[in-house]
Amino acid sequence: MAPKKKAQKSTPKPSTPSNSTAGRLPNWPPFQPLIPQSDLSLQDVLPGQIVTIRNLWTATLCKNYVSFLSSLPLITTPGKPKKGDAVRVNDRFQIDDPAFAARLWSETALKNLVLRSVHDGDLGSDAKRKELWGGEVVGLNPNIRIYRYSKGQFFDQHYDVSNNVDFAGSPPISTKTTWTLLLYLTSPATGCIGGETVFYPEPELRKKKGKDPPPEPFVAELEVGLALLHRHGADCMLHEGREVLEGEKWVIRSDLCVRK
Ligand SMILES: O=C(O)CCC(=O)C(=O)O
Ligand SMILES: [Fe+2]
Repeated sequence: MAPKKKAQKSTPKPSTPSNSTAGRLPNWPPFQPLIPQSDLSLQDVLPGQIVTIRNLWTATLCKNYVSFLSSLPLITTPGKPKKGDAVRVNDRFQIDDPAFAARLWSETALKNLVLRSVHDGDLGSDAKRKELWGGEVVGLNPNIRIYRYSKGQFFDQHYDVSNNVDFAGSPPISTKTTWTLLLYLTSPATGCIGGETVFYPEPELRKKKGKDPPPEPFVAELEVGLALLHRHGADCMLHEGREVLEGEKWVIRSDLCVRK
């Protein structure tokens, strides 16, 4: 029998460090199939607050991921939230996986769409882009959260806070999160009823004693493969994940990180 050493020597190095901690990190399936980036675009659905990308992931990829994610050790929320935390009733898997975050950023259309979000060629587009994203976007938060909501589960109204995140490397980069990323893997098309993410825009400052009715809530309907980004931190809108009425809602959550 050939010594093991020899076989290993000829094995090409993986292009990402994800194998270095094999066994601990999930063996995430490849992002296939995907729609060509040129067919995707970023929609400004609530300017400055919410943008979406439809079909960032295909229905097939979402379906495959739901079966893969079902094999992970999801943990049901402990009944009582910590003081100041929102009531979240769902099953969650959370992991720090810089390689997966980097793949989700670069191997999908996300990076290109976010970095080109303000048309190149526009005067001052760099500054506009920085204004929109809250700085120079470096990538996605390696802290990846997977949510599964079954019938009766929900995420009560809350604000998402900004966190400091260090990107390893030489030199390392200090960043902070500015926008939440939610990637929906299920929808009514897969039997998930309810579970919409609902945002409550703040009423305008009523300097002129306005009697306008409060702004309508913005309801983000679940859509398979849709990526939703919303501003968080100081300018976060109050929002919630409505109760799931039928089926299962699956979401992958991360955040945009900008250089500090
Ligand atoms: O699951 C949702 O629709 C919302 C999730 C959310 O608000 C969060 O992760 O902070
Ligand atoms: Fe949230």
